Amino acid sequence: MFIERDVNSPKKLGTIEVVTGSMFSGKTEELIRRLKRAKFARQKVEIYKPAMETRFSEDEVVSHDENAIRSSPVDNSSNILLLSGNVDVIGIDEAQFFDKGLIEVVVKLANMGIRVIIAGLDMDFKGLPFGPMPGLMAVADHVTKVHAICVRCGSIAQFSHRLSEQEQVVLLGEKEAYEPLCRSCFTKAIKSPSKSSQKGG
Ligand SMILES: Nc1ncnc2c1ncn2[C@@H]1O[C@H](COP(=O)(O)OP(=O)(O)O)[C@@H](O)[C@H]1O
Ligand SMILES: Cc1cn([C@H]2C[C@H](O)[C@@H](COP(=O)(O)O)O2)c(=O)[nH]c1=O
Ligand SMILES: [Zn+2]
Repeated sequence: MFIERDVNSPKKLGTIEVVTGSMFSGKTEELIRRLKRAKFARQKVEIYKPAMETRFSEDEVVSHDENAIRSSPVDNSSNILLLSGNVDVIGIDEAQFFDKGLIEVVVKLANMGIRVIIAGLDMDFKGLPFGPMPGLMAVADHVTKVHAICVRCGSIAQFSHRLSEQEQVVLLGEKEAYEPLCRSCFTKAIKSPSKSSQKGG
């Protein structure tokens, strides 16, 4: 579990924290947990998510277990910099959907003394690095990789397997569209001609 530094320390040090992993791995829950603790510490917290991510709510970050926290939708990474005056902590969810400018933005924010906590998918449905996530992990002070449970064999899952034949990288969806799989089940699934879920395989 991630433990914060002393928030009452006289030095206001900015940091970059990345929480990453597959779908259903608990990224959003961990982001919400850290942000709620910062609020308990009476810190000024702002949360952003990409405007195109409206699966559950337009103005909230919501986990698969319906844990929620208020957030502002933004169109691109430079808006985060413009909107973030006088805050202690910034949370960013679904960071994989932002432009690569997000890397420079979070470095600037951390250098201004802000704690930046980012959650996002490390890999797309093909198992390839997703958007700005590799760069964000490179500049981060702390990276936490969380795992789901493979729905086919019960092992630790790090892949988000797409259940349809659609090839575009960005395709919003939930359990009807993706399943978390371990390496062994993911490798079998992408080789198999049928893309539908084959439990126990
Ligand atoms: N196969 C699975 N493995 C782990 N958690 C799952 C799975 N399917 C559903 N969940 C639920 O998803 C929750 C995590 O949701 P969330 O934090 O929104 O994940 P993420 O943001 O990584 O997609 C878990 O606490 C659990 O209740
Ligand atoms: C793998 C993958 C996922 N997506 C979409 C599907 C969901 O809408 C989000 C991920 O949400 P979560 O909070 O991590 O569960 O991303 C996508 O567009 N493309 C992909 O390759
Ligand atoms: Zn498996």
